[in-house]
Amino acid sequence: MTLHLDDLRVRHLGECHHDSPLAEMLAAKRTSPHYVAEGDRVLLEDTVSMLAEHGLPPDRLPSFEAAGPRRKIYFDPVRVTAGIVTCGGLCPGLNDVIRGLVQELTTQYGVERILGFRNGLRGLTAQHRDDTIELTPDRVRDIHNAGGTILGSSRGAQDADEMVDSLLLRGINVLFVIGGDGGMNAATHLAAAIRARDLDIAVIGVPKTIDNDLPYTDQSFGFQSAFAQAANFISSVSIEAAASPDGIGIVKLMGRHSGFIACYASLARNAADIVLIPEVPFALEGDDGLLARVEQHVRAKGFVVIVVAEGAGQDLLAERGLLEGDATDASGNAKLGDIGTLLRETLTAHLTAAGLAPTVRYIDPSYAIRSVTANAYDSVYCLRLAHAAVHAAMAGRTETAVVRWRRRFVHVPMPLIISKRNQVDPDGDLWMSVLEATGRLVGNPSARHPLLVDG
Ligand SMILES: Nc1ncnc2c1ncn2[C@@H]1O[C@H](COP(=O)(O)OP(=O)(O)O)[C@@H](O)[C@H]1O
Ligand SMILES: O=P(O)(O)OC[C@H]1O[C@](O)(COP(=O)(O)O)[C@@H](O)[C@@H]1O
Ligand SMILES: [Mg+2]
Repeated sequence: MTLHLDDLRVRHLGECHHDSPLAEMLAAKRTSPHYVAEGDRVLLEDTVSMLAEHGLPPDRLPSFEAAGPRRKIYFDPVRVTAGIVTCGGLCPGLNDVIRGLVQELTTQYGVERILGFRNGLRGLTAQHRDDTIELTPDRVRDIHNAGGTILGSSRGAQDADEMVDSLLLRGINVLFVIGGDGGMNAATHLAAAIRARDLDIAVIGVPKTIDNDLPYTDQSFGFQSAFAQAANFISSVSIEAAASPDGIGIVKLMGRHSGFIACYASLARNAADIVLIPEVPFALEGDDGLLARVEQHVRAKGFVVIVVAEGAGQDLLAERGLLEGDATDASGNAKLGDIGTLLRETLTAHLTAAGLAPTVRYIDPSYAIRSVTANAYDSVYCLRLAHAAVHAAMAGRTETAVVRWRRRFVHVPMPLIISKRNQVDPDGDLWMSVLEATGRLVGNPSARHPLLVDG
């Protein structure tokens, strides 16, 4: 899909008439290599060939509005009541974002009332809307020292109009939704319901996902902390596998439809022999199949380390009747079959039948990779996203997500951020790095699984 400048424009609640408390500091600011001034824009694409293809003057090229403080703002800060909600699966840095929002709203803008809705969007239903947490700088001072979210989170559907009623009843003017694709979808519906009732409430999204499956953001916050933790399990399993005769080490990592965690964690340790992700199908049987390749590896090297994303090989589970049909969770996300156990069982059987005596070490760290605290890099990232989110809200942007795009902080219209899924491109340079690292680059690129082609 080719995007045009108009597709990238964000919605405003109206004209900005109030002086920002930051106006004086901003007065002399101009665009530089390190700052994008208010009114300037950040290009969607970044190669000469992609830009040339448009044949447009620079100011007509597809570009995002720069995030950051404005000299004039829409809301009078003393009249603002802000709401914060965290939704979906946990992600390192959620508490950092909450803390950053509260600190920025209070110290820079003087907002006096901030409410945290509990347990995700469930907290915005009629039944739970009164059970909020008053968020103050004191309350959030130390929350970044713990993983998870002090507000709680949940999956499951809510009615958009009922949530709008909650915002009205609690006097919320700006709502910050920290969520993944589901949360951004819900926030988009919520913003549409607000618009349909012509209400003056801003909805700002802060995209969250350890899977890194949201588009138009370089990498989502918490992703780095999660894959760093995942990498530790790869080290453990490779030590175990290397110390066992005919050792097989398998680590299954989260990643429902996108294999970014598996790729990055594997590259971080450079110890994996085989990486399996949802985006690249593979066969078990046959000369190029996984079983044969693992056997070759074990015979040649003595052990093998396999990193598998939980969403990989779902077709193989379906063929074997090991999937629950079209099962979904409360939010409508696909319920996955257990590829790790299938690998463990089929590899054990195959290698035993081939006369080897495999020792299989299988680790499924599951929630252990996403419940950790944010590392220092992610903490900085979360804080800066929080700053951008507060500036966007105070300037009356709505139905807008704040993201980092090509290292700049920008505003992305929410409908765009839910328009597609970010996945590892089998033709992209990340997957090429994985193939290089696992020594599988040479071969027939059209093979069903390039990892399993002779290299
Ligand atoms: N398509 C959708 N429309 C409206 N709400 C949605 C949609 N998808 C998910 N939601 C809601 O958003 C919340 C978070 O979604 P979920 O998929 O669980 O997590 P995440 O935000 O991490 O992707 C849930 O309460 C869910 O019901
Ligand atoms: O928390 P649950 O419902 O067990 O879900 C686990 C899923 O959550 C994730 O960690 C992230 O999913 P979301 O970004 O949709 O929250 C996936 O990697 C994993 O499949
Ligand atoms: Mg999701």
